[in-house]
Amino acid sequence: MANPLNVACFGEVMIELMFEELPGATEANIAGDTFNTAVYLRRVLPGEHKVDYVTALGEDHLSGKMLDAIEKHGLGGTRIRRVPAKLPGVYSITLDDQGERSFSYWRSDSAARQMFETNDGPDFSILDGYDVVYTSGISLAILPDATRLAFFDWLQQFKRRGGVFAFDSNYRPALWESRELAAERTHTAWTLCDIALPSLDDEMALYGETEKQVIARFQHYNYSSGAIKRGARAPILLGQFKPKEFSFPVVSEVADTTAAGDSFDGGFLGTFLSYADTGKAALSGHQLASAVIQSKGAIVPTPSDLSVA
Ligand SMILES: Nc1ncnc2c1ncn2[C@@H]1O[C@H](COP(=O)(O)OP(=O)(O)O)[C@@H](O)[C@H]1O
Ligand SMILES: O=C(O)C(=O)C[C@H](O)[C@H](O)COP(=O)(O)O
Repeated sequence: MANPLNVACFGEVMIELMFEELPGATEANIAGDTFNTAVYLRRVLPGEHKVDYVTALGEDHLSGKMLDAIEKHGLGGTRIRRVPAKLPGVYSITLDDQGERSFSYWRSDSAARQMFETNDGPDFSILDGYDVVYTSGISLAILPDATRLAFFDWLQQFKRRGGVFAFDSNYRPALWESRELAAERTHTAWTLCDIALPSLDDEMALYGETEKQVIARFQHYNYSSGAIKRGARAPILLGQFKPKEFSFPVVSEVADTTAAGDSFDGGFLGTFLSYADTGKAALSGHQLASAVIQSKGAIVPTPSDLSVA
């Protein structure tokens, strides 16, 4: 692989709302699955490597705040398209008694949906020149279906040129036309993927499979690395790795599981791209996710953010 690396994470960054009381105190943040992963990847990957966030934003005040956040987190934002007259999407988090999250969305006409659209059809040139491209099933879900298919064609050329594709299925039923189509498109992404970062729950829901069936299916794909995330239980390692005992401690006081999977992906990728060691990468992902679920919201502050505040 090239050194230093040029990594792109693409998808949708949104306004994240947490209602403590309604009416009453509301907290607004900037988050979104691939953005969260990019932020955590940036924290783990050594500084000589470049991490860009690729999306489309509007030209409004909130889009400007998002660009500021991208820069503040040390991410490159030069490939971000601006789409006049479109706005960023919004989602709210609802937590149950165990800290398990669910989402409501206002994003069906967001700027990010236009990320690759031109008058001449889908154009992926904003992804040219990267060594690693990371995205998710959420990012696929928000694209027109013709663009998803064109992306898979582009991906084959990218891989022929030596590009590495990392993927998390992050299944959100509300964003897809149907479960069948989500399953078909996600399957294509899994067959093109080099570093696979699925969550067990999402894969079970998407394919109607048991845990055993999901694990068996993932043994058939030909990954260089990856891990199946299983919440508090140890992840299942994928690809080639040295069999070694790792311990994955359980967090019992969970405040909010939002971005557990996203932060795991960021830690995993940052460590795997540095050391090419799947076990070490999974441990790094787990340590990061364990810290993230002990705070509310997707992006937890760094120790230096806390000292500034
Ligand atoms: N209670 C917990 N204790 C320790 N780690 C956890 C716990 N819940 C989640 N994690 C970590 O977060 C990762 C992602 O969680 P998971 O729920 O599987 O993903 P997702 O949020 O994508 O559904 C897990 O692989 C694990 O590393
Ligand atoms: O649904 C979306 O589009 C979002 O981006 C919302 C969340 O920030 C992430 O999806 C959290 O993902 P988990 O790591 O699975 O908790």
